[in-house]
Amino acid sequence: MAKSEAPIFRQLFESESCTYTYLLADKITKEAVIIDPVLETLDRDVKLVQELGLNLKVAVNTHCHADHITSTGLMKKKIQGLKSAISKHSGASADIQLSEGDDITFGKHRLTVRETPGHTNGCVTLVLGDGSMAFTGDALLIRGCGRTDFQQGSARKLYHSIHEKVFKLPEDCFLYPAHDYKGQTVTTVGEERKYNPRLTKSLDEFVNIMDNLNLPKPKKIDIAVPANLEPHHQAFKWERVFQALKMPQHNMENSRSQWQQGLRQPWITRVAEGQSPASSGAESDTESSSTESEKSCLKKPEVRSLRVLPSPSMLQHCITEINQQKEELKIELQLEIALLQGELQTEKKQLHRHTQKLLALQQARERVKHKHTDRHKERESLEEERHRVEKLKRRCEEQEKLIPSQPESQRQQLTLQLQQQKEAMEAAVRAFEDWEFRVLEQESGIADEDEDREDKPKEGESEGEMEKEISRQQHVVNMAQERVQQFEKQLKEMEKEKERELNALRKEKRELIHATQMVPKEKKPLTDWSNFTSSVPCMMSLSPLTVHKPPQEPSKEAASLPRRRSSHRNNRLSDRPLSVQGLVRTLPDSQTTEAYTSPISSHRLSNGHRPGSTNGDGLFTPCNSEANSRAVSPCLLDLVEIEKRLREAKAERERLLRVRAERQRLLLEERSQGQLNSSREEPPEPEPQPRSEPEASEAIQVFSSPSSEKHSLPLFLTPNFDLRAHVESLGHGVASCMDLRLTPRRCAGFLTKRGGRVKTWKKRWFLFDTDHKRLAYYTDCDERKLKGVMYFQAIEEVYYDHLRTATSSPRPSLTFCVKTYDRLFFLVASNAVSMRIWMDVIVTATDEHSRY
Ligand SMILES: N[C@@H](CCC(=O)N[C@@H](CSS)C(=O)NCC(=O)O)C(=O)O
Repeated sequence: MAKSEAPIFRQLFESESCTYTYLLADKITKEAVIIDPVLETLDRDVKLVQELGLNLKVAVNTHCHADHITSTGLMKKKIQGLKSAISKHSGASADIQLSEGDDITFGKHRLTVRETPGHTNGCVTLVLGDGSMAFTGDALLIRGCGRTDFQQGSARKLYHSIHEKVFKLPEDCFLYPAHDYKGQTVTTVGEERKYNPRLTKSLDEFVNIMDNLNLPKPKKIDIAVPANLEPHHQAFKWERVFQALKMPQHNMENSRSQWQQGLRQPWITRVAEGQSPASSGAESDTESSSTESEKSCLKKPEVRSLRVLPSPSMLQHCITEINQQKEELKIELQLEIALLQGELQTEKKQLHRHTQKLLALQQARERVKHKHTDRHKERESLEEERHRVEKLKRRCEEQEKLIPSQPESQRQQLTLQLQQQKEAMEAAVRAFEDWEFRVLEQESGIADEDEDREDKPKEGESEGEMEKEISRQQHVVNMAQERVQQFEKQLKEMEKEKERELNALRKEKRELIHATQMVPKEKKPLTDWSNFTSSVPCMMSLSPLTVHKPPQEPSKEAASLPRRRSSHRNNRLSDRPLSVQGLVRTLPDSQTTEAYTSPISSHRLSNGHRPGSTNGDGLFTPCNSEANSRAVSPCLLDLVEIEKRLREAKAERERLLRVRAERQRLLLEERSQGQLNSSREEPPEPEPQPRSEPEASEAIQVFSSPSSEKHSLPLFLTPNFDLRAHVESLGHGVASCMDLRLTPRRCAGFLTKRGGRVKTWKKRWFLFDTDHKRLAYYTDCDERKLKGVMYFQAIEEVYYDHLRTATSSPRPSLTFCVKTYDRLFFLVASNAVSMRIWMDVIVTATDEHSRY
């Protein structure tokens, strides 16, 4: 490319992590792209963009970094219209998810994506359109390469990536890495092909080198990876991250919508279209509400929740997943611990400040006291001196009066003496006046000094007021002390929780290893695994809920969760447009419906407790259903594919549920319209016919079945439903319950909720809203900051936590559970009356009431 045609190019360096950030821009249009920007140098980079007058379009990360936090999330808040981009294989959220062959265009230039996994799964190399330069991220470093010992690293993959995707570029193509630890800045393909000490070796030698690097883990890995997975999450606790990293805070003010849009922009062109865009969603919830798909690093491998006959390879698969999950859990909890430590530090600093202020006030009080006594003493001495001077004056006067009456011979002598006495007296007077002046000056000077003191008693402030101020400050100090203690306690609990959860995973792993060892010993054919499954009933049936529970919990959960729902669901299999339909539609033609619907429906719809469910060809059976147990070679089942289909089915189910609710609403409206009409003695309207959209057909079939509808229609959908009247009719003393605001359409009040990922308890303002058909929760009663929602369609049941499954609940006796189809919420009311009301309110959103 001719010089004039080359883009603007800057190589920037962040010295703590030795990271290179690159800025490229079109000289004419000023459209620009930034590669791998770092949090620590955010201000510098934004300033440069501004100074160069660039229109920064895309901030791209070559992968999810482990050694530093990307600044893309915060940069988006500072530069309007900026979109973030990262490989779709990275697991991280971004506006644009990149795939092989995608082009990021800026002006007449473009960067083409080459997937170069190996350091991580989601590593890409970005090649400038004319092949003159490439940005290799951590795949290829100068005379080195990225390590492969974490984040799904694979030496083999890396070797192939570099040989096939980087070394095939032109010899003179400049290569710009994401790091250099020796002060080098650039290399070329030719140089690296010749001199790279690792990549000039054979594959096996390379793998051996990589396996023996023994590098220490990056220092910030525990904070960086979770932060980089969700770099623009509005609720990401940046302040706490800054505290943890001891960095100044950046301005966090901005709307939440930017990162959620996730729309493909015109300057990104995709080679293979049809990919889903980046993460999007109407409402996000860091506490992972049922509306948010769990894409965090704590995502539970769904395959583990399948009730399948375990084969050794599947057990091995589970063990691998447990290992991975353990790592991820550790990272997440360590991050939370680091953040808590940051908060604790801040609180301690606050406490220190408040204590200092209290001390200053107390010292001021002492000073005032001392000053009063000193001044008093000095005044006394001054008065004594005044008396002495006056005495001298009087003596002189008396002497002067006496002289004329003295004999002539003595008068001269006496006059001389008087003269001397007068001089002494005058000197004493002057000295006294000076002293008095000094004292007065000093007093006024003290007053001036006091004026400047923050802690001085205010004008006219009495000692009593000062005492009050001190006791107020003492109270502030006590409160701060309490907060510090609370944080310390929370931190301890978090440490314990981490231990507990890791122990649970360890135990699970031990059991799986034990189970794996049992197989060859017993020499049982796979078809006989029914005995094994019944002896270890929970091993392959770990629901996402059980995974993160302390060891004793799975059994509790098993006792409480499927309870009513399992049988209930059986009855309702036909009345919900559930995943089966969605799944079948997406199956390849070659796979039979039966083979797929059985296992997945038994997992999804009946939580594995579906007695007597047919297993089709016996691919999967519930582990407690001995009679139905059949094994099949796991090679028939591509678990990853099943996971993918489950996710698709889940999305489909959500969509259909929404369609169903909308239909039900329309139906009801039409019904009430019909009733109105019939009351006017008009002929009854015919039952509304389903619309013709194909995607809604299942939903229509379901809810138009008169019998199922009659029994399963949630109460809030009944015509003229009055929530308050309903609750009152159940005998609750609504009027005397001051914790709730209950109207005919809404119920609102504070509840304490357990977090989804990190199990901390937080007070939230809950709003049960029949108009919007959702139970939403906000940070506060001003309902401005939405934290999450449970759509009514998703709510399955509400029950008291009588088994005390919510460990560490602040009030176990006031804890109840709301079960949505994919999550269990633990909520704590402030008193028993409001808890009962809340439960009765929420249950109106479900079809549960029909069973009571
Ligand atoms: N000391 C640094 C981390 C250094 C490190 O591990 N670098 C990575 C790239 S960043 S994850 C790497 O792949 N190095 C390869 C090598 O051969 O050095 C820190 O603590 O952050």
